[in-house]
Amino acid sequence: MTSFDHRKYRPVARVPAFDRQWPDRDLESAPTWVSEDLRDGNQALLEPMSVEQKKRLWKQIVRVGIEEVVVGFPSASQPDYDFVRWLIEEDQIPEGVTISVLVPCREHLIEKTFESLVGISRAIIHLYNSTSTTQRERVFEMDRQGIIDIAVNGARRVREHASRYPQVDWRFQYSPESFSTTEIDFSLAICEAVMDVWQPTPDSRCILNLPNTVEMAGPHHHADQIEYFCQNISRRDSVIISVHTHNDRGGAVAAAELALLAGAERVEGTLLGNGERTGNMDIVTLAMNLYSQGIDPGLDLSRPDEIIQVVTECTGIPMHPRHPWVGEMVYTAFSGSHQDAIRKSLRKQGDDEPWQVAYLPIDPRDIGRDYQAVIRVNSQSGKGGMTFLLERDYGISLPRWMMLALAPLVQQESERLSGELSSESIRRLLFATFMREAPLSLVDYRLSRASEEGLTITLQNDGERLELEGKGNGAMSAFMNAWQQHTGQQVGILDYNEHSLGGDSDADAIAFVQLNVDGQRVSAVAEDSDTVSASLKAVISGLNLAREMAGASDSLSAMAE
Ligand SMILES: CC(=O)SCCNC(=O)CCNC(=O)[C@H](O)C(C)(C)COP(=O)(O)OP(=O)(O)OC[C@H]1O[C@@H](n2cnc3c(N)ncnc32)[C@H](O)[C@@H]1OP(=O)(O)O
Ligand SMILES: CC(C)C(=O)C(=O)O
Repeated sequence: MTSFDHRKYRPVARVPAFDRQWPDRDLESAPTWVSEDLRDGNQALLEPMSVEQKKRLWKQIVRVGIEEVVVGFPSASQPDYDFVRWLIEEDQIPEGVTISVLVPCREHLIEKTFESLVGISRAIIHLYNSTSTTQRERVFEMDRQGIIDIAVNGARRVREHASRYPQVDWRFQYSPESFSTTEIDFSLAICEAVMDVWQPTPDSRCILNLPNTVEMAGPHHHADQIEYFCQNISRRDSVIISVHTHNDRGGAVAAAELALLAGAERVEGTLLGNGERTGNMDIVTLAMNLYSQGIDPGLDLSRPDEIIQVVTECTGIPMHPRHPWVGEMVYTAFSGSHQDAIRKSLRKQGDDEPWQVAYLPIDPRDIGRDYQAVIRVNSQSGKGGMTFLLERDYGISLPRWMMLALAPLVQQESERLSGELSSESIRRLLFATFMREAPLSLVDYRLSRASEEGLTITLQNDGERLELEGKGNGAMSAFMNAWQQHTGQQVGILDYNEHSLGGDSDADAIAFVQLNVDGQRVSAVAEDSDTVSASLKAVISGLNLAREMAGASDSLSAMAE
């Protein structure tokens, strides 16, 4: 075989044919969430967490509302042991939260684990041993019975130790580690053997946790394993079925989600998915998946930035900016057609109706993100993006013809800069291109109203003061009238928009005008303290721009001659 040769691998065996129900089901409620951050997450770190870091992350996990927290492997390391002691001695476990500790089926480790828990009022003892064919044959070098004996002996030791502390509300959990690569009949057999020892009842259920220790097959395959197990395990009403998926194929969340359809009631994972190799199942992602389907996840994820800060600081692992639901860039659109669709749908979105905004699967404000980040402009953006930014940050509502005139300039500028344009630079570009305050400028004006609007306007033109008078059905047409009488220039208004500006703008009004000046089409803009002044200044801008354009073409002709 060559080094990259698929023939080296075999597909994972499927469960026998059975009455599969999960594909027709829908999720209706959240599972019991179990945080593995302080155990599976911790054991995957280059530098496992200190007690102080564990304390910080613990507080965050509890703040989010997770009620079952695996706090460590107290028989394995002193920090884990010390952390468990801190929780108990400092009375840090809130009512409604239960801690869990992991322990292999080894007598001295079980003993140490119980020692770490002295003084606790309730806890889950999580016992595991590995069951897959590879583990049996290559690691433990045992047959099936040998592996069952390990589990049964461990289960007995756990029961015996627990019976020494009858005042404690113990719950027992068993994981046939590597369940997903174990023959399903053997998984059932070993779990039955453990239950024979623990004798769970509907009032005192045990937890059977079925780990996808290494994700070797698709999520549908895992769902089949879970449903088959649920249908064939005895004492079903005395058992809580739990799943613990890893992300080797990138499917940890999908596998957990389908497992819930298949009958699992409890899900182990970590906040943001840190864990062995490619990680554990990401609780934030699965919970947000439910949330976005209208299901209460039972967790408070309204402040993900706080979770991100604590998790990344405690683990030393940064989060990808496109991390599902909570990444820094996941509610940002650069591409023009997305921006256009977002802008249009946001405008129509009412406060009391179901969310229907294109390209935004949830309202970013639900998780403390505002619309500031939703639309950003680069060379992939169209007119929608720049329009959104000008509206959002300056209250400037561009008329369509001005959008069409400005968009190519914005695109050229972002290509020139090879990067993003801020709303401030887009606004600067708008005024730099479409506003000219010289050589013609407005000094003063007076309007009088009779049957027609009468305008007396004082202008400065190339240092010369002009006093003009005109009449029209509005200030602008009166100005056109005055200007044409004075200059003989043919000026017509092709389009016109003005509106008042709110917010932080220095001006109170903005006007856009499209003129025909001696057959030349000119677009212009101006701002001022009121709409009449803004409109007159916009026309003056247009006249200046027309003069500039005529000057440029004269010098081109002169050069050609
Ligand atoms: C999928 C998972 O994440 S499972 C959790 C894994 N997590 C960890 O291992 C982190 C913490 N572990 C540790 O710090 C160490 O492994 C310790 C302290 C618990 C034990 O260390 P050591 O005693 O040196 O043993 P080591 O870790 O090498 O374990 C291997 C031995 O335990 C046996 N073993 C491993 N797992 C189990 C188990 N679940 N039940 C019973 N025996 C087990 C192995 O067969 C092997 O036995 P051998 O020594 O007779 O060959
Ligand atoms: C101990 C078990 C639950 C585990 O961590 C795994 O199988 O990944």
